[in-house]
Amino acid sequence: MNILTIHPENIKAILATNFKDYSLGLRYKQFLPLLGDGIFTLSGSGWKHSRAMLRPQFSREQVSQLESLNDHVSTLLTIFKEKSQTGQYFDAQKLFHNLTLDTATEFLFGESCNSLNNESRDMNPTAGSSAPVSAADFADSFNYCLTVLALRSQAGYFYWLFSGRKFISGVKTCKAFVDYFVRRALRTADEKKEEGRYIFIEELTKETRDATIIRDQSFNILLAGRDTTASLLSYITYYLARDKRVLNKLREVVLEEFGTEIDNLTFESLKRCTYLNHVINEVLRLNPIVPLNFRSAVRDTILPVGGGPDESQPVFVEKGTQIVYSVYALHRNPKYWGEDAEEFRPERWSEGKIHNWDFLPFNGGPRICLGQQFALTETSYTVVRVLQTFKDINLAPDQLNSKLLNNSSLTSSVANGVRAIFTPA
Ligand code: HEM
Repeated sequence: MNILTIHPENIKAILATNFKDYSLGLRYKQFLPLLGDGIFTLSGSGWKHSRAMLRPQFSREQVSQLESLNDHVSTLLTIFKEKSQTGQYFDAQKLFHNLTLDTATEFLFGESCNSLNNESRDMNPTAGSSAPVSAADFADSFNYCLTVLALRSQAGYFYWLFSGRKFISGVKTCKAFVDYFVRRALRTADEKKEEGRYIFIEELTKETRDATIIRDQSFNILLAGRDTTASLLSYITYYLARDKRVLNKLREVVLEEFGTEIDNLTFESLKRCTYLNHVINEVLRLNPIVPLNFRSAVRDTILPVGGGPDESQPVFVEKGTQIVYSVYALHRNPKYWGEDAEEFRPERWSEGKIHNWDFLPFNGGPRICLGQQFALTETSYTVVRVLQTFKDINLAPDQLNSKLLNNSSLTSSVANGVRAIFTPA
């Protein structure tokens, strides 16, 4: 049986107050071929262990190092400029995916795959007779595999119907790509490392030398780090291109607070930039990157509201029931967001209303997103640099004149990309 809810009290119960009454249900089996055992698929002690191991990666000290972002974002801006000069609309979303793959591989694996510079570099050069795997191959296979995982997730118990040769071969390509970093980490496991820098994959080699365990754990984090932030950057670009009032206001704020240099850009100064944070929140509200989520009851329990004639009484939840909660619907509910809930209006965030369990782009409770600060820092930094460099963003006319279409796989993204031209300042 399924229960669908968008009530903040119920979501709070599932994710926090009654956390122990729920598991990820069938997710483990549905995602197993691609993700194996990792933070996204495990529950119980396996999940706790994965989370504890990952936490130091996201300490404030690690997340606030912006130097490594600098080079990758500079490369992105150069490509934006060159492509815009041709006068042809190009897909910025695809390039944001390259950016986040480059920054995530550097942050988590200690070496960037630099796909913005060279998408066809062989990332599998020491794998003997197996075929070369480039970042471009990885991206294609990964995108396909995620679509299949989303179908497996929606199919419930019938997840096994969605597999096939292309999926199996895609999984192989994805694993070969991550194996490059695993082999590198194992090769250098006994060497002395740079003090003060925590690299996830290197820490894993201190716990185990089992390549499959290291690969699965690493792959789970790569899944978290690439698509989510790339989608957020794409939605922000889309909304700014469509709403020149907000674009111009944000650009003014950026130039006033940061000028045109990068020296003033720090973790703290980005956090202090209120209007920038409001724009990001508003985009995450209208287009949460994980729009739909599920939990499964591991024992008989209750949801606090939804029962009785006026729906204010608790609801009995039998063990085995799947609870589906739609963050997308919650974020657009006029009860919490007012009659203009469907409108893009960043100013609503300065009206003093407190939002807790009615705003959940990063989930909540013990399984709240570990990468939230990293993602928000990367997003803010990139948006500021884009606005320092370009004074306008124009969408391709067909995209400008039609409604926003979402591509929903495990995460949501702008369907058909964000086709735009950027005008240099
Ligand atoms: C805009 C960007 C991001 C958004 C909107 C986002 C959102 C989320 C959401 C909704 C979840 C909960 C998934 C679930 O339990 O079903 C989650 C979990 C997680 N996220 Fe993020 N995320 C983002 C970026 C990142 C980044 C960049 C990383 C790491 C590099 C990351 C690491 C994680 C991890 C490790 C978890 C699993 C936490 C756990 O189960 O204990 N996220 N994220």
